[in-house]
This record gives sequence, C-alpha cells and structure tokens, in this order.
Amino acid sequence: MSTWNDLAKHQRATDTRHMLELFTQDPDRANGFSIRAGEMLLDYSKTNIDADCRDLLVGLAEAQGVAAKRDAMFAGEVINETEGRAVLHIAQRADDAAVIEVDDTDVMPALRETRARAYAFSEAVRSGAYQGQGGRITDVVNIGIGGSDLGPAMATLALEPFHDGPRLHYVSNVDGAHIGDTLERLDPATTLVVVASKTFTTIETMTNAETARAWMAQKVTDPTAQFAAVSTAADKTAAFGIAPERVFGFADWVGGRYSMWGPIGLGVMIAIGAVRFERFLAGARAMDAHFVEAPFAENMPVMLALVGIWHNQLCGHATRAVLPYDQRLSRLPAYLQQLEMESNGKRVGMDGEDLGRQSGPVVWGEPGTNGQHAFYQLIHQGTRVVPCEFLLAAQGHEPDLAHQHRLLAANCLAQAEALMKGRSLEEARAIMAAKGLDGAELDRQARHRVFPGNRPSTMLLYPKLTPFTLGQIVALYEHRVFVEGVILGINSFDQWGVELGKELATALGPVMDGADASGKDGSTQALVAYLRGQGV
Ligand SMILES: O=P(O)(O)OC[C@H]1O[C@H](O)[C@H](O)[C@@H](O)[C@@H]1O
Repeated sequence: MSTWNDLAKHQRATDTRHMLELFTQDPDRANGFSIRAGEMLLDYSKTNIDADCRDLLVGLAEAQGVAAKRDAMFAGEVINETEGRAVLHIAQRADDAAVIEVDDTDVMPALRETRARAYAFSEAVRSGAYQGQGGRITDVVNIGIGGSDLGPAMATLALEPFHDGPRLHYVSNVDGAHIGDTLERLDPATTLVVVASKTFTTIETMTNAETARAWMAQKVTDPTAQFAAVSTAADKTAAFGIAPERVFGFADWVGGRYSMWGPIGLGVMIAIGAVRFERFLAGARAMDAHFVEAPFAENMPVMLALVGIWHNQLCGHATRAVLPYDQRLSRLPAYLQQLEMESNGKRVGMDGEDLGRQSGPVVWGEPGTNGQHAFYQLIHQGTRVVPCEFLLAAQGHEPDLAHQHRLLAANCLAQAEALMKGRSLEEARAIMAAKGLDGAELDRQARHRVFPGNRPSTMLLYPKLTPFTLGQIVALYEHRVFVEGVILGINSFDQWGVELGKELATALGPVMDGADASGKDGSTQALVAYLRGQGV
C-alpha cells in the first residue's frame, strides 16, 4: 500500500532524470516495462517510471481499493452511487453461460433475447429479408449523439474492411447541415433510420428524428415503417410511432458512453454482420478476463491507468494526446474524449468533498501521420509536456500497399523515439556547422533546432485492426478510465456536468424564436441582438 505523498516524493526525486538513463541502467527495460494481453503489446518503457515508481503506483491502486471496486462492478453492485445504479456494460459482452444479478434477478436472459433480436434484424436488413418501401435497404442512417453516436461511428469506420452490408451514415449534430447533407444524397424508399437514444428525450436526436420522419413522409406511404429505435424508453419509441418489433431496449445500468456492445451497436451489426460483431464482443471479453485476472503490475488497463495518473496527477501534465497510426481509428480520439472526459472530468469525489487534486486529463488527438504535419511541433518543442499514446497495427488491410504500412510504422516508432531522445545543443550545432554555418549565426540558429527530449509516450501494438482487436482496445480504455476514476475517488458513471448547458439552451430556445431576452446577462443579450440583427 502506498499514498499520494509517497508518489509525490518519488516524483520530486526523479523529476529531472532523463528516461534514457533508465535504459542504460536496465538494458532489458523494454521487456520489464511492457505488458501483453493476448497478442496485444503495451510498451510504457518510454516514461520516467522505474521499478520503485511502479511499486508505488500499484500500491496506490491497492490502497484505493481498485480490486474491490472492480469486483463490485462485475458483480452488479450499485457502484454508480449518484444515480443509484449498477454499472454493467460488461454484461453486454458476457458469454452465453454468464449469470449476472441485479437486485437478485439474473439480467442475462433478457439481454440475450434483445441481442438475438438485434442480430436477427440486422441480418434481415443485410439479406434483404427486411425491405424498404422501394426495395432492398441500401443505406442506414443512425441518428444519435454522445454515447449513442461516438462509439458505433468510431467502430463502423474502424471496421471498414469487414463491411458487407448497406452503407452506414451517422448523424448527431442538431445543426441542420448534418442531417441535411446526409439525407440529400439518399433515397427514403431504400433507407433505414435507426434512432439511437438511451433516454429518447435528447433534443438533438429527437429533432433530427422528426426531420428524418418528415423526409420519409414525402416519398413513402408509411414513414415509420423504415424506422428502428434503440432506447431504454419503450413508451417514448412507441409514441414516436416505431413498431415494437424494431425497438431494441437496454437497461439503465449501461451508461451511454459504455453502450456500444449492445443494441446501440446496431449500425455496426448491420455493417459487418452478427458473426463479426460476436468477434468484437469476444475481444472485449478477453480484455475483461485479463482485467479481472492479471496481477496489477501485469494488468494492461491497470498499468495504462497508472501511467495516466503518474503523468496527469503527479507530473502535472494536463493533457494526453491519443495518436493512432491507423487511419481507420481516426474517430478514436473523439470517442475517448467522451469516454474519459465525461467519466473523469469531475471536481467532487464519491464522498461529496472537493477532489483535492486534478481531475482526469484533457484528451485530444488525430491520426498519424497527419498530426506530425500539424501539431507535433508543440509536442516536441513546446513548453508543456504532452504525454502521447501511440497506437499501431503490425499489418494493414492493403496487401498491395504493405510498403506504405511499413512507412507508417517507421513514422510512428520514430516519433516516440524522437520524443524520448530529443536533440542536444551540441548535436544541433554539429548539424548546423556541417551545413556551413558558424559564429554568431550558428549560435543564434542552433537553439531553435534543439529538441529537449525526455518526453513520455506509450505504444499500443496489435497484429491487425480486426473486430476482435477493436473489442480489446475499447474495453482496455473503458477499464483504464474506470481504474483512474477509482484511484481519484470519482464516480466515472454519471455526467451531471452536461445538465446546466442543456437547461439554459431550453430556456434560450424561445428567445431565439423572438421572446424577450431582458432577463439574460449583458453579454448574452448583446449576442442575441447581433443574431437578431443578422436575421437568426
Ligand atoms: O442516448 P441519449 O439518451 O440520447 O444521450 C446521449 C448523450 O447525451 C447526454 O447529454 C450525455 O452527456 C451523454 O452521456 C449521452 O450519451
């Protein structure tokens, strides 16, 4: 067992140490500071974490009760205390023999029944057994936002090589541009609309759903016959006019941002089919088993969380860049923004007291190599340290373009190497001198070419981006966020911080329609006046 203070002391004592020293002291460091989960490899050797530090971090995880909380989650206990709910996204991918009880009732039979119905429906859409009013379904539009959009949209893109169903489109924004641009290219008679909303009250989703229904009505006789819904609110889906056989429910103990494993993944099921979707679940299940069984120091989600805690709460690095060298994971950073920032962006702990330390980090990123030509300048030479998380597959899906994949891999490894090694003033001077510079001009120019180095990164390697691998990756991050939340004493499963803006937007709606704005603050009034002046 160890404390935050023990770690803070260790951090101060090792703060100025260069991580290259750690490789000199321990030539086998890459092995000692990496973890395998199945065929996946997480290397965290390019950090300033040494064996003592890891012991302290693991000791902190133990002291904060990570194992007990993890077991409570898997056992269906009410760990989401501020909403009075269990947290059971893991049930959505549990195997067929699993028995998971909430309030003494096994939740698995109902969950399996819905999963079977969702598979049957998606197969019917794919095979043409389910038809639109103009024939076979060619396009599916998923209308949802937040957890009802980011996960399935990210996964649909990630699994593009496995698509053999209709085309998938995701519409989330209440900005009419999003649905307008999407529907413009589609034929209502051969389009299926999936309205995905846990609550079926989210204003963006309901507004877009109404727009889609009106669009349908212009061309087909039964506008909701080509609508399906995924929601916990069967009364509301019925009120919208969607037949119960095309409504797929789930329980409130599946958080929105953790819900892509069940019917919220309907779009993914339709795109890749039930058999491959099962592989996606199997990948997550493999990561669940690893998370439950592996000792903390060899546990990938636990160690990824501890690396995050080290960088954010102990070293004070406020942001974390997620850099997939995998174009098809280009929506992973956006997905992780919700997963991590909505889960752990909280200033009050489970005990109702101020957190007393920083909440979870700002998460951001873009795929490599694109980011290299955009924001890596700051990562390499800015004054702030940005811990980076690289992701890379050993193989791409384009056998004819294997040389491009090798180039991609070289870039990924090179960036991590550059961040660690940097370039000293002497090296920079030698390079400039070789180019013929000398004297004052060399002095002036060389410093701009220095890379401080000693900048931390982790590397997640996997054989190939398959449904199974994607399941592993997403479950890895889910559990990582969970462990970080437990260590910080945060409830990672509520999201009260999104409420105030929603309430004020509801109140401002009538103002945008012309109602009196005089009760608003001066700034808001002035902005309203501008918009009115421009004909909002
Ligand atoms: O699925 P829904 O009920 O429509 O919710 C969609 C999203 O909106 C909310 O504001 C929450 O912040 C998200 O956690 C949620 O995923």
